[in-house]
Amino acid sequence: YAEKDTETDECMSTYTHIYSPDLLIDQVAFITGGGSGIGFRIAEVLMRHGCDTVIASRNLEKLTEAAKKLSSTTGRRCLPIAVDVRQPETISAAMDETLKTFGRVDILINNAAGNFLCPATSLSFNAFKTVMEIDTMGTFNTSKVVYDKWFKDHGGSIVNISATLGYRGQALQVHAGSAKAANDAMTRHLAVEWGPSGVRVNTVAPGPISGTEGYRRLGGSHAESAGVFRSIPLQRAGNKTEIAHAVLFLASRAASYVTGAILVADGGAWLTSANDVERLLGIISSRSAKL
Ligand SMILES: CC/C=C\C/C=C\C/C=C\C/C=C\C/C=C\C/C=C\C=C\C(=O)SCCNC(=O)CCNC(=O)[C@H](O)C(C)(C)COP(=O)(O)OP(=O)(O)OC[C@H]1O[C@@H](n2cnc3c(N)ncnc32)[C@H](O)[C@@H]1OP(=O)(O)O
Ligand SMILES: NC(=O)C1=CN([C@@H]2O[C@H](COP(=O)(O)OP(=O)(O)OC[C@H]3O[C@@H](n4cnc5c(N)ncnc54)[C@H](OP(=O)(O)O)[C@@H]3O)[C@@H](O)[C@H]2O)C=CC1
Repeated sequence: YAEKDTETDECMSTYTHIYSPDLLIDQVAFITGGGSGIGFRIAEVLMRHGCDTVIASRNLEKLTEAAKKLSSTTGRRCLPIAVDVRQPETISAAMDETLKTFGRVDILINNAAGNFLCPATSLSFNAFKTVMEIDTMGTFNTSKVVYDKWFKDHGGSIVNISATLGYRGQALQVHAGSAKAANDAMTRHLAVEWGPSGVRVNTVAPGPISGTEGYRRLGGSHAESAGVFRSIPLQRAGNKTEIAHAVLFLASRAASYVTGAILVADGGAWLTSANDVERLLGIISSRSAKL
């Protein structure tokens, strides 16, 4: 799949199905941050397997453009809705609109996040709080609204998007690493608490994934040209489709007995690459005193 992906928010020109094209037929997925990057590709892959989607984030113009591309390529419905995951009332309104339009929701993908490189000493209290609010509170807010309004009585599948970048600890990433670690814990807690309602809660933890704003912000292309990714066992960054396929597995009935799991999809990166990350961060720091 590496060669078929795109570096921008476009659908793939050709696609070979991983599972039966009707794996998710007539199901509905609510995807936060679904208008760009990994979230866009998750929406595309779920739709190519028969699902209708809601893509939800702050920028309605971007979402509307993305929804048009997704629908025209896949032939499934895609509803763009403006939400800020930090504001539960916007999620609540979006869920009401989802249920009014589609009459159900089966899958929730908590993909929205915010990140940047910043040393802890320069990080303001508000900057740390902002990332915690988007990544961790945003994941809890959305999960709780979707559970209360639908999953509690009908069951469902939640997939959170984490990151293995923080699993060994990294400089310049205390805010995002802390937020994602809390989300990994949230996955296990909610899997236990909501399992009896027929709700599965799992996580996909990507390594560096090219072709996204997150990758650009964290110096992905500098890392590539500096050869940093050669220390990853699979010796490259991943692509968006590879993450979308891990999400598809966990979201679907293919994973019907899987809950509370964290599926690492990082080419083995976190097992081996700590020294090279330090080298990369040195490269980035020397390029700019202000990160
Ligand atoms: C597993 C891999 C292991 C090894 C691999 C080997 C090598 C890896 C090497 C390199 C990495 C390469 C690739 C990446 C790999 C992994 C990535 C891991 C995680 C990725 C996560 C993401 O990508 S998240 C998605 C990224 N996209 C976005 O962030 C878009 C959304 N972002 C935003 O909206 C903003 O940026 C925001 C998060 C700041 C929120 O905006 P807003 O609500 O408007 O907030 P503001 O008012 O603007 O700011 C709030 C406070 O934050 C301060 N701030 C803002 N920006 C910065 C900054 N750049 N630096 C420091 N501080 C900042 C701001 O000043 C405000 O604070 P005040 O105190 O001033 O009020
Ligand atoms: N790319 C990578 O290398 C890696 C990415 N990840 C994770 O993958 C996920 C997607 O990141 P990626 O595709 O790279 O980056 P993007 O910047 O493309 O995706 C982030 C999305 O989150 C949305 N978003 C941000 N803040 C909010 C908010 N307050 N409310 C609602 N939506 C919001 C943005 O849309 P809008 O601006 O319209 O609100 C955007 O669509 C994130 O969880 C990230 O942490 C993990 C590891 C590696």
